[in-house]
Amino acid sequence: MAPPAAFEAQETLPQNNLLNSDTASHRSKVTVIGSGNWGSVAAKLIASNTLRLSTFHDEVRMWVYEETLQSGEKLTDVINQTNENVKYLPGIKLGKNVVADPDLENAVKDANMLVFVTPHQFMEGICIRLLGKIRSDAEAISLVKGMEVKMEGPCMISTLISQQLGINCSVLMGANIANEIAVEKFSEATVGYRQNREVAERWVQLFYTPYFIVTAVQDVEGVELCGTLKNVVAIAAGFVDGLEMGNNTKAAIMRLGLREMKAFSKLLFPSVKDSTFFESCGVADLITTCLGGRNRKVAEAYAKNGGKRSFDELEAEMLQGQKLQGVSTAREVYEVLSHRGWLELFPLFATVHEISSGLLPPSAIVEYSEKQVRSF
Ligand SMILES: NC(=O)c1ccc[n+]([C@@H]2O[C@H](COP(=O)([O-])OP(=O)(O)OC[C@H]3O[C@@H](n4cnc5c(N)ncnc54)[C@H](O)[C@@H]3O)[C@@H](O)[C@H]2O)c1
Ligand SMILES: O=P(O)(O)OC[C@H](O)CO
Repeated sequence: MAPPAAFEAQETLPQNNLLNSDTASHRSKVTVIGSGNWGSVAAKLIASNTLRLSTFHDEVRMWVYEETLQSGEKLTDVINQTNENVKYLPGIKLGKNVVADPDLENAVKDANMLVFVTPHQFMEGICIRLLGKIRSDAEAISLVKGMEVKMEGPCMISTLISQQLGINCSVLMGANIANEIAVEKFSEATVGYRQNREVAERWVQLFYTPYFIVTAVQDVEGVELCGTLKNVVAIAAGFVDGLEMGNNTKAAIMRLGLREMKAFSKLLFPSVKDSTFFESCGVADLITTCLGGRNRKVAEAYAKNGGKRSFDELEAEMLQGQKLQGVSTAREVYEVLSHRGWLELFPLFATVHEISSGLLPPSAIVEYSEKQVRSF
């Protein structure tokens, strides 16, 4: 199916072979580091392209954080036998050229294109394990929505990867609920790249399919902060749903959230472009997450329970091993706000953390929304 013309973004890139190499030894080798819900869908997208394009090796390695299933079998073995990630993406064939590998070092050793896609809280440990184990000519891309907060201040995951591993790292974010892309429903995504347009083109080529349209913008921090911060707004949207406050209130929360996302991003990185917020990674991801994401869903349950059941408990019960990013991101953002004296500038972000950590009841989102909407 050809992409609908109306959806073709200005910067959409062609799908011709850009690597100018037809020898097997020069073909790019791809490893996906992570195999959760989105990690598995990313592997499926990539595997369809590595089979089709001669610039890539057919095989896609997928590092699996090994676990034993209720049946007693290892997840990796089951993925390799059935070609399905039965725990995180049941019912979807990944492509026969996806090889699950529980050995991180072995999974990355030959790859020159590394796709990072794990929950953000595991990334620092993974980078430490990868030190000295990857190819020196490797390029990375992060699909991870989140950040770390260090003594020196906030550190985006792409920066963590670049600094710890000494490699360039682009990002890919967007309105991308994995289960919808898994069944090939149309969606868009944004690659954020630093300097080298050719590198961005190579990533676009790797991910682009007729149902997954990828656009590249030169704004790594802007793209990554959009993907990271929208998860905090999604928690607020879930509270609004749990309290049955209605669609208008939720829309108001999304508008105020977008404004805080933009202000926070620009305070941290003045180079962030306004236009990035209008790409798939910006307003579109905010909308889809606040309507249909896991952060929204679990936050709704938290508010319905009056904050009496913890996020950890609800996450374990409702997501069966999948991980929320919004609650820990709200905490990380709060640390930055407190440290820099910015709490009053970002009342939505601050309120989300105060509710999700139990300092305030979920109903505090009502007071917050009314006060904010009236003050503008
Ligand atoms: N699922 C989506 O719809 C979606 C879409 C876009 C972006 N993302 C982002 O992609 C990233 C990865 O999310 P996901 O949906 O693929 O994962 P997930 O939440 O579905 O699964 C959790 C993953 O973490 C792994 N894990 C558990 N403990 C671990 C440990 N100690 N070390 C390393 N890994 C461990 C599990 O094996 C599993 O693969 C997140 O930042 C998320 O925000 C997700
Ligand atoms: O399900 P969520 O809330 O983790 O959101 C998934 C994606 O980030 C949506 O683009």
